[in-house]
Amino acid sequence: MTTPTGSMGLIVVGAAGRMGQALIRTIADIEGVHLTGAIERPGSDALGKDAGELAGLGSNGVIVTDDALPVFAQAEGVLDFTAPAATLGFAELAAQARIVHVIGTTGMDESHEARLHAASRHARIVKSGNMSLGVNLLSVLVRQAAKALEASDWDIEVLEMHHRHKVDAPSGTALLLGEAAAEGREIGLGQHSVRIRDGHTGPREPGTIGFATLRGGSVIGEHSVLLAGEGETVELTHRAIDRSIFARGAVRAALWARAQKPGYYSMLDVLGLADH
Ligand SMILES: NC(=O)C1=CN([C@@H]2O[C@H](COP(=O)(O)OP(=O)(O)OC[C@H]3O[C@@H](n4cnc5c(N)ncnc54)[C@H](OP(=O)(O)O)[C@@H]3O)[C@@H](O)[C@H]2O)C=CC1
Ligand SMILES: O=C(O)C1=N[C@H](C(=O)O)C[C@H](O)C1
Repeated sequence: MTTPTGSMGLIVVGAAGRMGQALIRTIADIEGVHLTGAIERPGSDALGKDAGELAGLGSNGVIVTDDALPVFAQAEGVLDFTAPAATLGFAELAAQARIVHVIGTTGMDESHEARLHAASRHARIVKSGNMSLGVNLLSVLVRQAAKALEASDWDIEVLEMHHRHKVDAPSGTALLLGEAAAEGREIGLGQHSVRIRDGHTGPREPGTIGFATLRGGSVIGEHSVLLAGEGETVELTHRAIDRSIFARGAVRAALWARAQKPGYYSMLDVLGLADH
């Protein structure tokens, strides 16, 4: 198969995962990008298989490998929805290769973030807890609502539900929405969040942002931000119905980042929503 001139060559890491397969299908659907590599961890059953067949597309000639270095050297971008330790390794490789690194992996802590910022001196990193247009627009609305509704009268709670396989909580999206609410209130989320309630908790502390987590079945991702006042409640909700919304966002981020300088960007930058 010939590659159209100017098309961006992309690697999918975690190619056998739920998001890895959605990314391989989405890349095949979008003009201006093509798959140059598919990576899985050493020992994975997917090694040696055809990435297109793995994703249900039929053969595309890209064989899944655990040998990342030569694959990174031949690509312009990497789409990464894996796990925190894996993402740190891929960030170093993306920095060495001076390519775009789109990161959807969640569950990363402050020490991980520091290492990603170091890698972004050479790589163009776009990272978001949610790559969908809808959630990023929702975060702008949450920031506005939190700003408009007085903290003394309106309590904020973030509720999320995901499938039974999810390993981190609260979800990256719940934290992103909590950050948006905290920005609207001009407070730090770290000092004002309540992540667990159990037993005799006492009354709710004013000005805090609460999180509640549900897990079960095959739910792709549902998030609500509730603003609860005296006698009324406002609910802002997003429901993911198909993983392709995240994959399309990731490809859009890669194409956008291709034209940027090395640095650390968010999906709000990609979508032009950063200062709204
Ligand atoms: N930001 C966003 O918009 C979204 C983010 N996510 C996040 O993406 C991540 C992945 O989610 P999901 O696809 O459901 O998870 P999966 O477990 O289905 O996929 C992760 C894949 O990464 C592989 N992997 C792990 N370590 C390595 C490694 N060192 N090298 C190569 N591959 C590796 C896993 O292999 P193995 O199973 O063999 O360990 C697995 O195939 C999660 O953090 C999730 O929260 C998900 C959806 C949207
Ligand atoms: O693990 C998932 O599946 C998802 N993870 C992301 C998160 O942690 O918010 C995004 C999406 O909700 C699906």
